[in-house]
Amino acid sequence: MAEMAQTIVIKIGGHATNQLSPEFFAQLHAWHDAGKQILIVHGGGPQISSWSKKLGLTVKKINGIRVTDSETLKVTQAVLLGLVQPMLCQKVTASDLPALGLNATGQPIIYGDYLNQKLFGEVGQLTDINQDYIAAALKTHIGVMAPLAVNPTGHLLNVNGDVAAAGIARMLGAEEFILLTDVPGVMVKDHVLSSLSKQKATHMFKEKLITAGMQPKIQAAFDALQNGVEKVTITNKLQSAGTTLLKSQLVG
Ligand SMILES: Nc1ncnc2c1ncn2[C@@H]1O[C@H](COP(=O)(O)OP(=O)(O)O)[C@@H](O)[C@H]1O
Ligand SMILES: CC(=O)N[C@@H](CCC(=O)OP(=O)(O)O)C(=O)O
Repeated sequence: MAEMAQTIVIKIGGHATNQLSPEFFAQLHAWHDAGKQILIVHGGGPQISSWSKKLGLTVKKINGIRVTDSETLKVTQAVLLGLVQPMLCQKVTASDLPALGLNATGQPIIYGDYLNQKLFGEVGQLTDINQDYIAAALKTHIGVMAPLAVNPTGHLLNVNGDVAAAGIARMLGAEEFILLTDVPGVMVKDHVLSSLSKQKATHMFKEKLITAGMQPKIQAAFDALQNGVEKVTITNKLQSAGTTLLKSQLVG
């Protein structure tokens, strides 16, 4: 793993991309001014679902992962690279920061392989990233990346944004990984958990207290922690503590 010091990876979910506050951009500026490298990995799940429905396609997810047939893959590509990514790049640029859209259509950036083609169709799991390309981009820009991977035969695969971002955070040796979503953290009823141990998460999974899109998020968080990332935050605002998951709290 080529360590890139001082890198912050922020995954922004599809709902959150539409709700970015002035405080969000102020925090990006503060990190940028402090010399941190910033990579945004964006989702767009609600937008993909909405466009799929408009086009008469069936929307199906299993454990928070979209079942992606070849038509849904086209919609995913069009929505992520045609709508969500340009909109985010424009917002970052409008806040006076240098944004660079990173996607799998030119130089491969994320490499993947089928997760389980029979079950999920055109869905990938991350196998590698183009370290040199990303490192060069982050030296000068805030990277804005879509979770689309390329497989060894050059075929595009849809990767869950949380899973992709966690793998990228791990491979970049990021110091911090933030999952910006539409809820203030991991919740039990109306209460936000300030921290979450592996044991507690296992219990919550068993009791079905973690469902839908929160499942890949928590799995992604632990994947990152188990592989070198020190701190993961799940929140809906960068200025709120949300739920913090620490490497030191992996056990217990
Ligand atoms: N225990 C939980 N705490 C918070 N959210 C949960 C929990 N279990 C399931 N969820 C659901 O997970 C959703 C967040 O995942 P998702 O919709 O995929 O967001 P994103 O687009 O940001 O990835 C929440 O809106 C909520 O409906
Ligand atoms: C395979 C898979 O599930 N891919 C996701 C990619 C986008 C995403 O993760 O968007 P959110 O972060 O908004 O959920 C999807 O198609 O919805």
